[in-house]
Amino acid sequence: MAIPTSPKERNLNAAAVVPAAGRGERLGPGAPKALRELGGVPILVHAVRALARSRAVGLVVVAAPPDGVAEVAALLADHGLPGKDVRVVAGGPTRQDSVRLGLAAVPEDVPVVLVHDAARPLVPVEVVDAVVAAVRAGAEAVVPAVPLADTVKRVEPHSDGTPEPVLDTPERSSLRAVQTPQGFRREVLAAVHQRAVTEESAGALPPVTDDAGLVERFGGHVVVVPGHEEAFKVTRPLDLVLAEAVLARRRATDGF
Ligand SMILES: Nc1ccn([C@@H]2O[C@H](COP(=O)(O)OP(=O)(O)OP(=O)(O)O)[C@@H](O)[C@H]2O)c(=O)n1
Ligand SMILES: C[C@](O)(CO)[C@H](O)COP(=O)(O)O
Repeated sequence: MAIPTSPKERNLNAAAVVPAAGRGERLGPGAPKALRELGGVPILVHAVRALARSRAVGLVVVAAPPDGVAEVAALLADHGLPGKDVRVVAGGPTRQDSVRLGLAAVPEDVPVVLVHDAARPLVPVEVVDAVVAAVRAGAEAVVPAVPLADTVKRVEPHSDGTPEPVLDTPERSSLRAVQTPQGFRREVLAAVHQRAVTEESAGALPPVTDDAGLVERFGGHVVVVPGHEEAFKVTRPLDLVLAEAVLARRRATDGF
């Protein structure tokens, strides 16, 4: 489905920005993480297909490693996503930069923008649709999240390997592990990224680790919808083992 041109139809559409320009240092040596394979298919292709399963998503903009734009564009063309508009731009030195650069390639009249890590290749379409639905229902920023299985302690970080003193134990029932896609009203996402550029260049602000964090920082309102355990991020080698197992089960039961 290409993006419809009538404003009424177009209102139904969301675009997705996929930051995919990271190295994947924590996964160990090898190709950039988004290009490593899962079940014989690059992780990035899984992530883009996962978004494309949503009827709401008409455009996907991938922020690729700056020296890999042509390679990523060819890869996505080879794996064909019929009916979807897929564009590739150069990402930046941080995830936040990559998202901002991807967002710049989204037409201004697309009202809903998702940001989805290439590193979350197995997100179920139900999560994508729930995030889009919450933005359409009026939220300015939406994150999918799951409850924590572990107790979490706040510590005084040590980088020298000595034991780290515990500061406190946040009440677990009010904590959530946040996933992607995160969904935004386009103008809200664009405004917070623009403001971050201005204020970070003034040197005052530490980086955030997700886009909703920027909305929070600048006084916006973020809501949570249920995430899914299969939307986990492929970060360390064990995550790849789990992802291969989930994919094998899906291929055996669902045929994809
Ligand atoms: N400069 C960057 C850094 C990260 N990302 C993307 O942001 C997502 C989440 O980041 P993460 O899992 O931390 O990926 P990496 O930065 O690649 O991992 P690492 O920190 O282990 O190097 C990934 O899809 C990654 O490709 C990006 O687009 N541009
Ligand atoms: C955006 C994110 O996936 C939400 O959990 C996460 O913050 C990315 O963190 P990373 O350290 O860049 O992987």
